[in-house]
Amino acid sequence: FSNSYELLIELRKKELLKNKPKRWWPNFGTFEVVVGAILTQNTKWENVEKALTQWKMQNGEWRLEDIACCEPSYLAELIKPAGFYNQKSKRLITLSRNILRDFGDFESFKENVDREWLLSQKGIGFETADSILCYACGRETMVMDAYTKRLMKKHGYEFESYDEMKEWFERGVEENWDKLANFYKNDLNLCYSRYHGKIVEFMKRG
Ligand SMILES: Cn1cnc2c(N)nc[n+](C)c21
Repeated sequence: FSNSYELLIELRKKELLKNKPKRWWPNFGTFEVVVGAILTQNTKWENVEKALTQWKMQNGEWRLEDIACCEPSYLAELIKPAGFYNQKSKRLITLSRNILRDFGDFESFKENVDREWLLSQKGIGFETADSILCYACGRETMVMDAYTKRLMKKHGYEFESYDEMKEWFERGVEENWDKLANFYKNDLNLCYSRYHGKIVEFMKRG
């Protein structure tokens, strides 16, 4: 493939997202995605699901206001399966308090947060920031990760940086959007949400 449009066309033939949510990330558009994006750092997604479920069994849903005033050791205990649980507990509580301080509530955060604000939060790098922007906030931005890098390396592509690889993916889609728009109902977030999901599911197949 010579651009990311051609790579997407090849991945689409493999039915990688059969039985998956439409935008791939479970509970897309909710605060749970923000939590999952932090918890998935340095662990397998299967462990994240266990941690997310343990909180929900005790507390119903993941709510911003609950985490903002949560006892760190209580949260740490519930998210243990995700690993680095004391660090992740502290960071989730601090992040939640900063969201309330700077945006007032989760809906306003979804509308108004930007990548710069996210990157200024302790424990949030490019991949976590873009995961939150794409899958919690529904923005037209694509997530890059180790799976993406490995797939590209396998096909002879090496990039200087996270953002350079991101630009390659987004440019190929946008330059060919006329051929993709109908399929993705003119919804560029839907395209990017599914495209990243396909890459992860493809690389997990091995
Ligand atoms: C939502 N999500 C984030 N990272 C994931 C992964 N590695 N594997 C599967 N899923 C569904 C994931």
